[in-house]
Amino acid sequence: MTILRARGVVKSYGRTAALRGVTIDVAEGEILAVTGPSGCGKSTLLHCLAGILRPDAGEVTYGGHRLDTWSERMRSRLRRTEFGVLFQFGQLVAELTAAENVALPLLLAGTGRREARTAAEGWLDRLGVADVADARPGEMSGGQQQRCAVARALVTEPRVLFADEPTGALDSRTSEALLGELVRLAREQRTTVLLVTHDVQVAAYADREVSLRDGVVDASGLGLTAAQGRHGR
Ligand SMILES: Nc1ncnc2c1ncn2[C@@H]1O[C@H](COP(=O)(O)OP(=O)(O)OP(=O)(O)O)[C@@H](O)[C@H]1O
Repeated sequence: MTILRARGVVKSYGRTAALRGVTIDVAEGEILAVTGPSGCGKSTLLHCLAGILRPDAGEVTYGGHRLDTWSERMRSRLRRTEFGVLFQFGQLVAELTAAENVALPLLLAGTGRREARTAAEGWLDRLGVADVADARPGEMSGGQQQRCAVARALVTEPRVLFADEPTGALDSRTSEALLGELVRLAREQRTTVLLVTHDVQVAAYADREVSLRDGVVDASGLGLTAAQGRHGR
């Protein structure tokens, strides 16, 4: 079943055309890599699909609903309740501890303090970083910070996780370990994952790969091999 769909999505920033008519379907539960060279529009597509940006033309549907016509208030509510987001730099709140950071999305969604704290500790444990629960981001390694960011993105058990170069700031060994965990947890929960990356090693963790070039889907077949690697279903 298709959970997310972009149809002829166009988006420009002033005179820069970032997306020039992108059509893709994302199936429920799939891990889809969006790849392509720097500046081809990957992040812009992710932002349009996540309801962060509104396309200039075309349609974005989530579960059959036209997301692009919703108000910012409704889209932001959807992001809080159904979506998880993960960026290259975890964007943890510097003043909060790891456990407080992970609990934050639950508190915003109205979960009680104690329950949120317990869930946060559980997720830190699943990501192998329970020992830094009371540390602040400045006291953690880059890998630990990104594991906390993954815990924070998954704590609400989102239906879709949007990950933009999630391991871009990590060395290759740390990155492999983290991606392995991320994919395992996503599969366990049947979370759909949209993984934006320019790195073929990262794309190899996906079930399928869609390549962009100059704001359109690259139909040349280039880059279609990486996702057929050993990490697929
Ligand atoms: N906020 C912005 N204002 C102006 N131009 C932008 C903005 N964001 C992106 N662009 C431009 O839109 C185009 C697509 O950018 P986008 O970030 O979507 O590409 P990308 O494939 O994710 O790149 P990268 O891999 O380098 O992150 C680029 O030409 C970029 O310079």
